[in-house]
Amino acid sequence: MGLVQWLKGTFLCHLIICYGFLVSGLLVNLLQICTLPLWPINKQLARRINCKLGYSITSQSVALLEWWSGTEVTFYTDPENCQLYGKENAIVVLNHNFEIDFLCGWTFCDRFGVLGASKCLAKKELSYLPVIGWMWYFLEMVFIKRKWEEDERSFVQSLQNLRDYPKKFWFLLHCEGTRFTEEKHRISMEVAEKKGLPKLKHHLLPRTKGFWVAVQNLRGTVAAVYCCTLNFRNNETPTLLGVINGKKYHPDLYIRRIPLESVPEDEAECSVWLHKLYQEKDQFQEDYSQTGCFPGPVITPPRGPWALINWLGWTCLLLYPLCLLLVQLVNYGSILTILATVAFCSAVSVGVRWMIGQTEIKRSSSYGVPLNN
Ligand SMILES: CCCCC/C=C\C/C=C\CCCCCCCC(=O)SCCNC(=O)CCNC(=O)[C@H](O)C(C)(C)COP(=O)(O)OP(=O)(O)OC[C@H]1O[C@@H](n2cnc3c(N)ncnc32)[C@H](O)[C@@H]1OP(=O)(O)O
Ligand SMILES: CCCCCCCCCCCCCCCCCC(=O)OC[C@@H](O)COP(=O)(O)O
Repeated sequence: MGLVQWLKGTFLCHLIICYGFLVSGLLVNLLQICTLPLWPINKQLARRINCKLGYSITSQSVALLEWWSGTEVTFYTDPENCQLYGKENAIVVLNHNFEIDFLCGWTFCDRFGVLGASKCLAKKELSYLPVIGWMWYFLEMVFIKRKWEEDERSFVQSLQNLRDYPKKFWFLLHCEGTRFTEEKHRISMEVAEKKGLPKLKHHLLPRTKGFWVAVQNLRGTVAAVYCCTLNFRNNETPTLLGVINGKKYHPDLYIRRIPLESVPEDEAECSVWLHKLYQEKDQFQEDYSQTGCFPGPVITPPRGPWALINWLGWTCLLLYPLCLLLVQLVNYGSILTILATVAFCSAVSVGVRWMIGQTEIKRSSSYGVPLNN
C-alpha cells in the first residue's frame, strides 16, 4: 500500500473530510434560509441561487467519489441521445441495489450540468437529515411517506410546482420504492406471482403509481424517461465508508432514452409498460452478470474541474480557522477549552457517521415486508 493510499485511510483525513462537509453544509443551509425573503419577490432567482448552493454541497460528494477514491463511472449509451442529456428535463428510473447509487447518479448529473437542479422522489425521513435533507427542501425535492392516501395531494402539488422550474432538471424515481434485500425480493416476487407477472431476478417488483403520477404531471415539462441500470464489476459491494477510505470501485451505468410520448397515458397501460421496462432491465442485469458489460457504446463525457475546485476551496477556507484555533488551544488553552474542542470533534464524527449510516442497506427500512404491504 502506497503512502497516499495509507493516508486516505487515516482517521485524521476522515475527520477533516467530515468537518469540511458538515460545516460547509451547515453554512450553505444558512445561506439557503437567507434566500427565503427572496421567494415572494423573485422566485426564479431564488431557485437559481439555491441550485448553485445545492451544487456546492452535492459536488463535494462527487469530488470525493471521483478525485479522492478515483472511482470513475463508465457510461453506456447511444451517442446520438447523449447530445440531448443536460439539454432537456427527464424522469430517471434507476435500480436501487447499491449503497452509493445516489453518488454514481450525481456523477452522471455533474457530467451533464444538471447536478444543482436534479431532484428525486424520496422517503420523508431523508428530509430530516442535516445538510443534505435540509438542502433538498430548498431544491423542491419531492418527499413522500409511501402511504398513498397521505401523499397524493402534496406529491401532485410538488410535481406541478416543477412545471416552471428555471433550470434543466432530472427527476429520479426508484420505482422499487426501497433498497434490494433478499427478504424484500422474495416477498415482492410473491406479489408478482399473485398478479401473474413474470418473476424478476435482480429487481424488486416496481410500484407503478408514483411513476404514472410523475409522468402525467410532468407531461409537457419533461421530454423523456431515462431508463438507467447500474451495476459494479467483479460483484463489488460498494459503501460510502469505502469511498471515504479511498477505495476505488468500478461502476457501469447503462442509460436508454425513451421519449415521453411512448409512455401510455392510461394508468393501467402505464403500469403494464413499467412492468415491461423492469423485465427488460432485469434481462440487462442478467446479461451483465454473464458478460460483465452492458450493451451499447461507451461514452466518456469530460470530468469538469468545478467539483474539485469547490471541494478544495471549502476545505482550505474551513481548515484555516480550525488550525488557528488549534494553535491557540495548544499554546494558551485551558483544560476546559481543550475538552470542549475534543467534544466538538467527537460530535462531528458521530454526527457524520450517523448520516453515513442512512446509506447502509443493513439499516434499510422495513418497507415492502408484510406489515407494510
Ligand atoms: C443515474 C441517474 C441518476 C439521476 C439522478 C437524479 C437526481 C438525483 C437527486 C438526488 C439523489 C438522491 C438519492 C436519494 C434517493 C432516495 C430514494 C428513496 O427515498 S426511495 C423511497 C421513496 N420512493 C418511492 O417509494 C418511489 C416508488 N414508489 C412509488 O412510486 C409508489 O407508487 C408510491 C407513490 C409510494 C405509492 O405506493 P403504493 O404502494 O401506495 O401504491 P402502488 O399502486 O404503487 O402499489 C400498490 C400495489 O403494490 C402491490 N404491492 C404490495 N406489496 C408489494 C411489494 N412488496 N412490491 C411490489 N408491489 C407490492 C400491492 O399489491 C398494490 O397492488 P394493487 O394496486 O394491484 O392492489
Ligand atoms: C466531501 C463529502 C464528504 C461526505 C462525508 C459523508 C457525508 C454523509 C453524507 C450522507 C449522505 C446521505 C444521502 C442520503 C441518500 C441515501 C439514499 C438512500 O439510499 O435512501 C434509501 C431510500 O431510497 C430507501 O430507503 P429504505 O426503504 O431502503 O430504507
